[in-house]
Amino acid sequence: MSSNNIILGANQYGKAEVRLVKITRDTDRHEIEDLNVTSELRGDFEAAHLEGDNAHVVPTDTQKNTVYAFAREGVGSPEKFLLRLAEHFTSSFDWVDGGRWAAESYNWDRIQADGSEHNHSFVKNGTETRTAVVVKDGDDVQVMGGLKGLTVLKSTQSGFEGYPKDKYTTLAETSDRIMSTDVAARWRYNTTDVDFNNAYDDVKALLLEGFTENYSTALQNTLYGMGKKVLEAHPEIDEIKFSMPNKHHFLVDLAPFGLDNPNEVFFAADRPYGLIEATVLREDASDAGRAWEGIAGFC
Ligand SMILES: O=c1[nH]c(=O)c2[nH]c(=O)[nH]c2[nH]1
Repeated sequence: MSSNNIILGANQYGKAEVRLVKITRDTDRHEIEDLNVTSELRGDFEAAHLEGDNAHVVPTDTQKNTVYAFAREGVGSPEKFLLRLAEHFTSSFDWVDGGRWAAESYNWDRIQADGSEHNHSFVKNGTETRTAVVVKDGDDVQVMGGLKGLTVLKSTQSGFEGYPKDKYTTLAETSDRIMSTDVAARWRYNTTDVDFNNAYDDVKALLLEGFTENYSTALQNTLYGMGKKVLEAHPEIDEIKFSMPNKHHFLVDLAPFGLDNPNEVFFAADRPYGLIEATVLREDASDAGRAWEGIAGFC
């Protein structure tokens, strides 16, 4: 017999996608920080759901305002900004014992004008979006850095051979192909005592270097090499998750036109694409708790 005693399960709520642009204009050379912030609170919100009593419901509108108010003092790094929000909400309201705070941040480059970098005109940088998540559960705080949309391509030093063949296999083995992907990665810090902006820049550089290094036997092999490189250089990171499409480039048959094609002309297919996903971690990684809950698109 199933019970008709109905109870409230896990819940969280807040304001999603608070778009925030912070200009620091202490001097004529302005700085821009551009983020999309989500704040969600966890704690004792049973009365609101069961009884219609909003006494504990810190409005989502207030959460939004807090994001803007905190930005007045600067953002610094998305991770530190989210940690400030987490600390604020859990220390200001007794019944808020945790939550989840997430951000995307977008890069702007200074426009080059008259041979120098402009003071207050920027062009949106077309490369990756930085991501950050903070999850606080009582005293346990988890910080995840990350990026998505880091599009890379190597035009040689990649192949795919030695795979099993059955009656449905048509793919030809190759030792020279294009490899291209949009890197999405999230990494979990084992401490909050980090210069997150420096760490981000270095992890991104290591991911790019890792992509270039070695002959790639498969995107799987390249992914693992990229993750290993990050973990070996960053003791403050315990694990890194990847989701990477294998953006296929098919050699076009130019024979009908009387032309050869020595790996020069490709059809860049947009779909379907291979999808290669994995986590690379320390054998003795710290407990992730609820860190990865709500982070979609990784395994
Ligand atoms: O790097 C690759 N990994 C695969 O798993 C795979 N499968 C496939 O058809 N091509 C490739 N390439």
